[in-house]
Amino acid sequence: MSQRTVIKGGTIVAADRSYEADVAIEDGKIVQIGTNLNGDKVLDAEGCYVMPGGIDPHVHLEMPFMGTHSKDDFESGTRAGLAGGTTMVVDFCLPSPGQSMLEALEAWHAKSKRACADYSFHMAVTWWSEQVFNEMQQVVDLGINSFKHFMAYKGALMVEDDELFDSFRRCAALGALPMVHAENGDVVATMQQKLLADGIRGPEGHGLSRPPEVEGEATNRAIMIADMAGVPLYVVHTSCEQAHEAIRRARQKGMRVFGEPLIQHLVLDESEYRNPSWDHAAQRVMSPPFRDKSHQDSLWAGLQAGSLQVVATDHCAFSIEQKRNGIDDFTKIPNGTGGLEDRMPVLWSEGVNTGRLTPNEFVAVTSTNIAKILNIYPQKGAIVEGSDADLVVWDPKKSKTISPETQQSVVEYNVFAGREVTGLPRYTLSRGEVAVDDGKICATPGHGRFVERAPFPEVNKALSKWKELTAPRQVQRSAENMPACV
Ligand SMILES: NC(=O)NCCC(=O)O
Ligand SMILES: [Zn+2]
Repeated sequence: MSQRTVIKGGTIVAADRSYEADVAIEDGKIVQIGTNLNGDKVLDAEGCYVMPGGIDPHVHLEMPFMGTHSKDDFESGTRAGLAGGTTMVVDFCLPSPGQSMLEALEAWHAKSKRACADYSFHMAVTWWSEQVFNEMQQVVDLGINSFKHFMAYKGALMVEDDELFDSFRRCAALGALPMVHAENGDVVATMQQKLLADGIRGPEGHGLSRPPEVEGEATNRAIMIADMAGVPLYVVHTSCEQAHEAIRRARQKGMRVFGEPLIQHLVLDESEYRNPSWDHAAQRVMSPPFRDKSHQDSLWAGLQAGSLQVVATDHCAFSIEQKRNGIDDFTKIPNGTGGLEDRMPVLWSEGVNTGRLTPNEFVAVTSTNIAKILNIYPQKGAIVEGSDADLVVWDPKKSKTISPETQQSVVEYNVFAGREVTGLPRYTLSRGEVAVDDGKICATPGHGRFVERAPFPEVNKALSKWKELTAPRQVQRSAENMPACV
């Protein structure tokens, strides 16, 4: 007989509404929602919100990058996520240029075996050939329906425009979603060299080499290329008004474009790079860099208006020692920051507690929207009978001060350190298993499972239909409307 767990006395907060009900769970699934439910095990949700667990669609765990590997692996990364109410992560499988996607996928499956929470992968297109074209079909058959393209990191992961167009058209045919890291890598590379030649070698050079225009241009370009390819587009880590404006305009014209701000860009700004401590500034080096406050206002407005749909972290944590690889040259500081444990509490504190977001909008941007975009709704991102019991019992009164001393990430610092947050998990459940119990982490390494994602979500189907209907056609002319042969 399977055990029945009941979450009792809470208010269910979904993306569309809030209501009081208990939730019963058996075999990792939600089996009943109602009042006065009973079970073998009762979790008290009095005074709490019961929400779909967070989904972070942008993490880099144990990522090979800039001559090293990011420090958090699938075990510590997913544990950090659970501690903050995130019950699923999506990592990026990165074939090195020239490498088979299938070989890279095997390596990613091998390193995710000790994940404490469910996970999935996006596949990166880091080079282009007939082999890549063919393997994309196999990757889709293996449960991956999204392909990431780096328009930055020249000489490493960056792909050219013709490769983007070919890959986007392939995504259209396969019913997959192309994603872009939108920064103009050529301009960044030139600006980096100029700054170094001018004697700017510290972390402040990082922000200066990647101004918002670099991101706005690449975002516009990717949107136009996706439109010509007839495919939706997902823009990762949208950090500035220029990129947001491009997404907003495209959506207003009916294009299927999604934008993903990071929690870091919503609350941290570029003054961090002018901190007198080299370590402090270097620990905040990530791409795109933190922006000035006017960009933060734009991103918050985008979440409120619906022109931006998802809040992620791009969790890619490097140790102090790794960051010091760039001690005399900012271009060698490994790009990336952590955030998995902090995304939900910081967004709740700065979003819901300030009145910028409703609790339902919070659920939409941390879980439900991305579940729909990635075609795993309502298995994930929903509280309905039959959904996976990936849930967070959220105590809106629980507070803490963020500190690297108490975090799950293995790095020694935290870009949000010292920030007071109010709104934290009382319980986090991963497919019914209690992984966080009032601050105590009891997650099980290896409990996490790979989540397969089918191709052709509705938005791809609709767009293909529209493109087919409006495709250029040859004009049929009768003989009398043709010129006589000469
Ligand atoms: N964002 C970042 O700085 N590091 C991770 C790799 C990427 O997503 O660009
Ligand atoms: Zn990126």
